[in-house]
Amino acid sequence: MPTAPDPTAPSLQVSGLAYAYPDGHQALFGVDLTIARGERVALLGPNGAGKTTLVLHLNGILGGGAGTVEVAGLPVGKRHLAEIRRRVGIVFQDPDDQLFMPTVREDVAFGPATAGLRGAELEARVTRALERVGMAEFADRPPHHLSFGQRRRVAVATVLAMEPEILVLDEPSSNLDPASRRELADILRSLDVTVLMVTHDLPYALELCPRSVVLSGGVITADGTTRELLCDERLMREHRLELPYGFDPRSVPAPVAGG
Ligand SMILES: Nc1ncnc2c1ncn2[C@@H]1O[C@H](COP(=O)(O)OP(=O)(O)OP(=O)(O)O)[C@@H](O)[C@H]1O
Repeated sequence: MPTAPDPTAPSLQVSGLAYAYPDGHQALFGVDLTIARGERVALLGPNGAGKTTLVLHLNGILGGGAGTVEVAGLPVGKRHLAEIRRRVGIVFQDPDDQLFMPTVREDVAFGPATAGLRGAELEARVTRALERVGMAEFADRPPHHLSFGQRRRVAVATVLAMEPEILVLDEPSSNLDPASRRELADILRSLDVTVLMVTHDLPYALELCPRSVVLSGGVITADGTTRELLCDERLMREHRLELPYGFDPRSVPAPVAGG
């Protein structure tokens, strides 16, 4: 039986998370991070900062270090792994890592069907997820016949079909042309779900996420409004964060939660 999420608990609560890989390399040194329900947060930081290591702890792919991770009140660990994987929807950078069925519809149905959904309920779930990403008309197409941007949207739909507590996106804007990039931003803004987005695309973080967190050397070194952080020249320099030439973060309207 799935455990009901605790509506009073934050979507994500990471406390004192430390982790060393089996070869002894310490990647995280006591990370604390709380994300409230409905927030959109960007996770920023230079290469090798520990962002992927942190994300892989959110649904229990990695574990065994110190500290705790809770998703809507449920501790991430072996005991609740199936429920945790339903609650934490990770959209990987390469959509081909998550699309493997003959049609888009079957790919989106795979997760909920594995969780036991059947018949009209399953169909409705798939249709709703595809509509939310504007891909309903592609339901019967093979995923490998779609463009990269379309495949990324389907990958988002496969995760939304699980009705996750938190949507985690790894570099969602990578390899998208400007129109697809904007369309995906519109889709993400329209979703009524907590979002954690790992990105090196700082303008995209500013456009989408009211809040950003900087992870550097396995610790969180800054946590504030995205605009505030991107305007902090010293912080940016110290953590190898660079805005595109000529980009002024003050020129973009600050994003607001839920819009
Ligand atoms: N399987 C592994 N075994 C040992 N060390 C690893 C392993 N995977 C990652 N690391 C190391 O852990 C540190 C954090 O890596 P991680 O991939 O989490 O960084 P990241 O912030 O996601 O980087 P990027 O922006 O380049 O994707 C790095 O020093 C990396 O070399």
